[in-house]
Amino acid sequence: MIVTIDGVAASGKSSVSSGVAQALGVPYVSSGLLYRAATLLGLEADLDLRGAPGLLKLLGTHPVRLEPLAGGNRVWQGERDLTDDLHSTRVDRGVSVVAALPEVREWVDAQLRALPEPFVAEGRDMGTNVFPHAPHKFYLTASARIRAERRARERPEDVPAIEADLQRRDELDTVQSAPAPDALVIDTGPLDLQGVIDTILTRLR
Ligand SMILES: Nc1ncnc2c1ncn2[C@@H]1O[C@H](COP(=O)(O)OP(=O)(O)O)[C@@H](O)[C@H]1O
Ligand SMILES: Nc1ccn([C@@H]2O[C@H](COP(=O)(O)OP(=O)(O)O)[C@@H](O)[C@H]2O)c(=O)n1
Repeated sequence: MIVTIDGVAASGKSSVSSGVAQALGVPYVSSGLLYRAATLLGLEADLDLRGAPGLLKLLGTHPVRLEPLAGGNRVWQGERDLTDDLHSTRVDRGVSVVAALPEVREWVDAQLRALPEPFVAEGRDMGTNVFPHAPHKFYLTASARIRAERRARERPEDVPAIEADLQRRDELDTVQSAPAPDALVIDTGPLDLQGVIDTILTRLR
């Protein structure tokens, strides 16, 4: 059984997915971390992030592995744990360019589809493209200001700068971010984290 939780940047996908997954006793899968890992490695290798061949060669010679756990996902490249380096402002700013490359999307999708069920999968296109047959789909939204205020607790920049970056990323991610027609859309603005998790669990039960 697969539950998909998609949504715009900083709408609560990973926190909510983690809470839902823990309540269900299954792992959750954060697809965005794979896009972030490809971006980080491209930046570190000084590659042009718009160039798929260079990135794919790098990912082929230095394979990246997602470790899905209920409490939090980790991403490995060999023995190196990349996880703590994936949420920098530098990666935030480059990731949508990398995620627009069809070859990189195929690389991510193949890894996700190889994972053993059951799990909760979160990202942008889990319910539309990657797992269209999932029986339970959710889509999280909130205003850019609310999302920026939440993310400001995790980043050094101020709220207006974060809000501008989120809006820019929303725009670049538009193509892959449409909600599945059969997803329940949840405006998380008026809800706290537990409120969103409970809304989803109620629907699942
Ligand atoms: N409903 C909510 N109310 C308050 N804070 C929230 C809510 N959902 C998420 N958050 C907080 O917002 C931040 C971004 O959430 P996160 O799960 O990282 O979002 P995403 O995975 O969509 O980027 C985190 O600090 C998280 O704790
Ligand atoms: N399924 C997905 C997941 C992420 N992404 C891309 O990866 C980026 C980072 O995703 P994320 O979920 O880690 O980002 P946040 O929403 O947590 O800020 C997004 O801005 C998209 O460009 C995507 O295209 N498709």
